[in-house]
Amino acid sequence: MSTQSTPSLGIEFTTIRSVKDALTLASAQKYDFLVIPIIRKQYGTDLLTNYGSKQLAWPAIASRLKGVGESADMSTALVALIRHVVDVDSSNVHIRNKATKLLQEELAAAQYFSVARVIIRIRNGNITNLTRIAASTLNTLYFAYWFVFPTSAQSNSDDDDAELQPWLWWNKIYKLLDYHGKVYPVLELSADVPSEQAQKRWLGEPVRAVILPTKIFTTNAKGFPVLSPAHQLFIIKLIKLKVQFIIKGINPRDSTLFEPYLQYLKHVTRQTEPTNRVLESFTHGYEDRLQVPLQPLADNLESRTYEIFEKDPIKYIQYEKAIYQALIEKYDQKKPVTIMVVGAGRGPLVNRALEAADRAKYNVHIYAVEKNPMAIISLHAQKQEWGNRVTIIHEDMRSWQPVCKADIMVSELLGSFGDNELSPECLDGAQRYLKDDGISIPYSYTSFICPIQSPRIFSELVYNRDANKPYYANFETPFVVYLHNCFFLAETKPLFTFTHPNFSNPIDNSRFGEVEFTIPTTGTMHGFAGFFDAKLYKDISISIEPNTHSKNLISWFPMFFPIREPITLSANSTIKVNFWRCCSSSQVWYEWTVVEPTTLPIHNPTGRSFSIGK
Ligand SMILES: C[S@@+](CC[C@H](N)C(=O)[O-])C[C@H]1O[C@@H](n2cnc3c(N)ncnc32)[C@H](O)[C@@H]1O
Repeated sequence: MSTQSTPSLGIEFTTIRSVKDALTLASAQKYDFLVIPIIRKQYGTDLLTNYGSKQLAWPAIASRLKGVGESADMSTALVALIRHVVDVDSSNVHIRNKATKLLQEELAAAQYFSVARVIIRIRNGNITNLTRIAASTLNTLYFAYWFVFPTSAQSNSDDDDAELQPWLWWNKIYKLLDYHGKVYPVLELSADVPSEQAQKRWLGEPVRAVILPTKIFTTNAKGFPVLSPAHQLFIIKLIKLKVQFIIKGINPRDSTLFEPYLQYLKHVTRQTEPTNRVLESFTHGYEDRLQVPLQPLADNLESRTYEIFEKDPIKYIQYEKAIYQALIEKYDQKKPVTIMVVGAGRGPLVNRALEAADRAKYNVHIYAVEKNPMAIISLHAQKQEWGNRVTIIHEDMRSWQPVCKADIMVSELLGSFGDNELSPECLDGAQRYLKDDGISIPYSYTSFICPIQSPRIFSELVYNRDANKPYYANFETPFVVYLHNCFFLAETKPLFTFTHPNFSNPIDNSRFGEVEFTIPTTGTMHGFAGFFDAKLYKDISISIEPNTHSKNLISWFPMFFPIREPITLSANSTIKVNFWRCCSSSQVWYEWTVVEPTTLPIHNPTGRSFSIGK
């Protein structure tokens, strides 16, 4: 069982002579890394005169950093605070050019001393030159960029705007750097805790570290530094994103000051221990990891995949409840009832149907229909236990010709988006042998969508491309993903519903839906989260839709439908989305696009990047 380990902790010093001594001090005090400027002073404020033809004072830098590049440990323990930042975006061409040269030298010095990370403080949105310089180094210099933002800009505007501004600066930098994987935001907290919305927006970003100035701590009754309860709650959420912490403002000459902050963060980390261990054991390590959806119809599942399904603590309970309730409400206890479990896998639903029948004291005969030849072996292994009450059928449910009809047809052919594992197509093919008054469990399922901000996933899509596929392929593929580092931009809305049995003639499983969302607060959309809610019998259901999520249902992670271009949406704007479910004789696929507030290309036309085989 995983537990949250204490976050990596750093310390920021601006006035220290020997970096090596400071590193030794930080490490002796059990701090993992040190944030320190490579150069001691920035060139003066009277820039034109002071910059002159100056270069960095290399001999001074070399003596200050003496011994620093010696070991790999030392480089990872050092974060270089970059000084020459503001003037690279000056409107004065001379200042801009000189500042650019100094910044480039400072970055070169960081590279020379093999630091793994550089920190750049951002104080306004005038940052395109700065970002261009960073862009030009991303593929040649090794270090990662940590851009530091205040949680509230110093401005005369209203609070909402002051909180939004720093995020807008970050949003601009990240877009300009094309969501590069070596670029992260770092938050510097102040005495004011960000509003709920601002916190959520930042929690949707790949925040790497949080700077805690000592001045925002208060002292508790025992004399130790603590943060306000509101700060603490925000920090607990950030720890779940695995951020690192940096304490800023400790006097390096007083070694008694170091330990209390470390103890405080350990204490807060203990409060982030997962409360739901079941959920944690299924999700740990899957956070924001993209998985290609299963296609159990076209491919045969492996035994260990069934094994994972079968560990679900709630799914089978709900099915058993539904079968039990259907038996006692609809059928005569004196007459035998025929139940067909179509897509039986290794047999867990067969077992649940038997248990429901035993509890209700009904005489049932069960047909276990499965097309996967290996799962059939597992079914036969249980035959002795089941006896004559179960008949095993190795057939595709769509083409099987049974000798009798079913009273109850039980199936679980659902994907994260409900219909995406082709439950509609399979059940339409099987309903021939459902009695006219027979029932299907489930009898209905609906997919849901929600626009989300998920830059970390977007970055994965940009940089983890299959070189043999066209550039757009990743952005036209729905993925299964345990969403973690993301921000839901609106309420989820229903999209497509399927009901069974389906007596329409002809049956048409293609669908079109236009859905409109109002975005309460500014954010950038990178795609849609997808969910399902399935009704098994009457109001007995299984759902992964956030508003109705069945507690501890862990078999399905959400779906993610990317978009090709991120769209920054301002508060109260409207977004209009079109989604299609398309069907041919051999495939089913989704197409989607955004039509408001901007128009995107139709994603995945003709299923060119992703389709599901029938
Ligand atoms: C998601 S698994 C569920 C297995 C099992 N019922 C459970 O709940 O653990 C779906 C099963 O349906 C089977 N299946 C899918 N389409 C089928 C078809 N057309 N005919 C027969 N079996 C099918 C798959 O091989 C797989 O074993």
